[in-house]
Amino acid sequence: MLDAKALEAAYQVISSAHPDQSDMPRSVAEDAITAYLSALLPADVAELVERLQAGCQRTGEGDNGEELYDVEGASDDMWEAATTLSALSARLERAEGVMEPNGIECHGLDTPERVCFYEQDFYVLSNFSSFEVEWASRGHFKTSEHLYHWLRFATGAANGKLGGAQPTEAALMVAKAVREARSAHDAFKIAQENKTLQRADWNDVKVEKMRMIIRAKAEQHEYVRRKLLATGDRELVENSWRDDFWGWGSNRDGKNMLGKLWMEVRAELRAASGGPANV
Ligand SMILES: Nc1nc(O)c(N)c(N[C@@H]2O[C@H](COP(=O)(O)O)[C@@H](O)[C@H]2O)n1
Repeated sequence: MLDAKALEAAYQVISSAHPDQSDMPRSVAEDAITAYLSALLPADVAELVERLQAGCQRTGEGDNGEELYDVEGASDDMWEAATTLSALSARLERAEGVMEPNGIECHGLDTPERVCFYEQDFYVLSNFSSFEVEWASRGHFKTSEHLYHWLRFATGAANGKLGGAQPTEAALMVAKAVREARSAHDAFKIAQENKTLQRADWNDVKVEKMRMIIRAKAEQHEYVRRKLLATGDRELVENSWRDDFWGWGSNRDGKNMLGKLWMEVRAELRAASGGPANV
């Protein structure tokens, strides 16, 4: 059986080779990939690697960073397996981020010469996506990211004074700058630069605040609700290689708190519409 990383790599290779299949549900694609690779490979991946190490000498690296083997004497199935495996591992490295010799970090399909951009299908689940959120009597915020960071400075006990329920003047000024920030990225940056002024209990309350924010975002936007429900029972992951609290981080073993909260909200929406509520 393929592990999650190999499966992810296989998924990327095959979906880029077959863009016409991009609407295929992930679980169906994964089953197809597993079946495809089991048919192609003579053994499971671990055994294959062993055979490659024993039977083929690695002779260097191709133009695109793929591993090259001296496969003289290797059987056809081994040759095919080696090619597939090296394509998969090259793709996997790129998904995780490759530091090129010239210092350019490349992710996914990016190369030092090309940057690929376009919103991914479920971009609505990112706090940086452009969906306004209304917050009770406090009015509209440009994105959920603006609101999240605004709450950090505009409410509760601030500046290390746990007893004081009111934010300081300085914290309120940061909150104003966050709110007026012209992009989610700017709001995020202002918050990072002023962390010392955030409410003292922020780490204790931030997950609950985020839960309420994304719930409001889903309630207020039919498109967000539709996309969220369209994920079915699939696991939701904030694919951030730099944040292992809200996302799954660089080793893909982080807390993925944002993904977990979205799965909770999805279950709530399903339960409200009378469907099964599995998280
Ligand atoms: N899309 C996106 N781009 C980034 O650069 C990000 N850091 C994130 N992550 C979001 O950042 C917020 C985390 O803030 P704190 O670490 O709590 O200060 C949170 O909204 C993440 O989802 N996303």
